[in-house]
Amino acid sequence: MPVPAPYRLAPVGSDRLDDVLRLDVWAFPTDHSVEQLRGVPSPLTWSRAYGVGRPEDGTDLAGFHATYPLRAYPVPGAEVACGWLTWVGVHPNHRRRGILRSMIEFHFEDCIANGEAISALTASEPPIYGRFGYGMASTTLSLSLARRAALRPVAGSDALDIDIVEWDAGIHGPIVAEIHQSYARVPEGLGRPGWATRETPELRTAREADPPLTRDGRESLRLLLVRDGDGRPVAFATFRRTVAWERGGPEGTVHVREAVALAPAAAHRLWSTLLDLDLTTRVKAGIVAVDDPIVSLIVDIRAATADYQDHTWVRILDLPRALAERRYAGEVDVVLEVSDGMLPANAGRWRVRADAWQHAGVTRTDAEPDLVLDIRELGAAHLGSTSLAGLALAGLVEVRSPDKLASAAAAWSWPVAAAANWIF
Ligand SMILES: CC(=O)SCCNC(=O)CCNC(=O)[C@H](O)C(C)(C)COP(=O)(O)OP(=O)(O)OC[C@H]1O[C@@H](n2cnc3c(N)ncnc32)[C@H](O)[C@@H]1OP(=O)(O)O
Repeated sequence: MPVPAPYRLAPVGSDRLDDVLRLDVWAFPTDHSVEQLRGVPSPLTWSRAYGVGRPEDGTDLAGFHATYPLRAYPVPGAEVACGWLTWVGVHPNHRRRGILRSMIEFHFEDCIANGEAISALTASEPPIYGRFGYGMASTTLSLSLARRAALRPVAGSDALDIDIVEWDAGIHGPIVAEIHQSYARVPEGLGRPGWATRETPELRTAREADPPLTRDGRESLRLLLVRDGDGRPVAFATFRRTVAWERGGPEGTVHVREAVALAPAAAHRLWSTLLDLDLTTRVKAGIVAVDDPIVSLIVDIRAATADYQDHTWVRILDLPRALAERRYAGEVDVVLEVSDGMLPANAGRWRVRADAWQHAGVTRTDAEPDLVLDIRELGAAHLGSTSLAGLALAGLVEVRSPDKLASAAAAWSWPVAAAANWIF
């Protein structure tokens, strides 16, 4: 669908930041003014930012979206180019006229032109993106733990040094960026699919800033660093504390923004420190991988409150390339029949053949299909955490050759759960 008349889609440069922010405060309600928001570093890559307007009647921006051009996005066994869709907004005066649909169609073309075989995003509302072929590819936990919750012991934890300081982007930014990036390849090089890092300079500057505006009344950002015997940083957590002085005593909460450890002892040291900060009664961590070490280290998992949510949605844009770019956790030889209502080049029958832990050969075929599914389900399975067998149980994958389901589901899976630990 082209952009509905009389609207037009055009690139938006950084000189139009105010227009973008004016639209933004309508699309995402906030009590911050455009003047205040102007002072917050923008994470956008402006060369991939686009607006929809009606130039002839002076409408500023009716719609906006941008793409982060990720070039090392982790998928099972590989790092690939991914066009990360972001900052999607349509002004309430212009909603439900097809502006989002036309922006998505443009985004797909733009990604393909930029060599990105997949697009991904985090959704403000989960029901929005499935219709465009995005599948829910990772879920993450939100954890609430009582102070001093017991952890199973890990050898070497006590020997590690800790340092708790106020966050200083100039000093700590590079240290944290290195740990965060290295974590995409643990454990033992297997890698965590979906672990998006702050690849662009704008994303990194925006992530490392701590403007008072974004603190929600909490203290400025704090950093906990764990160092090994040689002084090398091996884990970090960023957090903010709050405390309420109740009749029964102080009731404080540690709001963990990120907690990332490169080794088991470092994870133990990190979490046991967070779990015993003075004047606090609770530790809350909003985005944690479902197989994060903390989940296995807690002695009494029922004493923790765990809630899970969708995180990353993946859209396969160039099927043969996307399926060839990742690796497979088992030998597979399967014919898929794929439907794709928006990108017809993906539709039809594809033979996918791979040896265990290798890339796949992906070719068109006339052979009878073993599995029949929509591109949305293939996107959901792409990071290895949404099982093709689970989707078949839900009736979302039609199984024509029952003997092929097990090998396909095993091959598409990955030993480490897909996750990212931030929203961007
Ligand atoms: C990746 C990100 O940036 S997530 C952020 C998304 N942005 C927001 O949530 C901000 C607030 N919301 C908005 O700005 C707008 O309502 C948008 C962007 C969600 C939708 O924009 P619109 O231009 O109104 O959408 P458009 O008219 O193209 O609708 C396309 C389809 O999506 C559906 N749709 C749109 N918004 C929603 C929603 N919030 N929930 C469910 N369905 C929706 C429409 O009903 C339509 O369905 P159809 O194809 O079956 O007819």
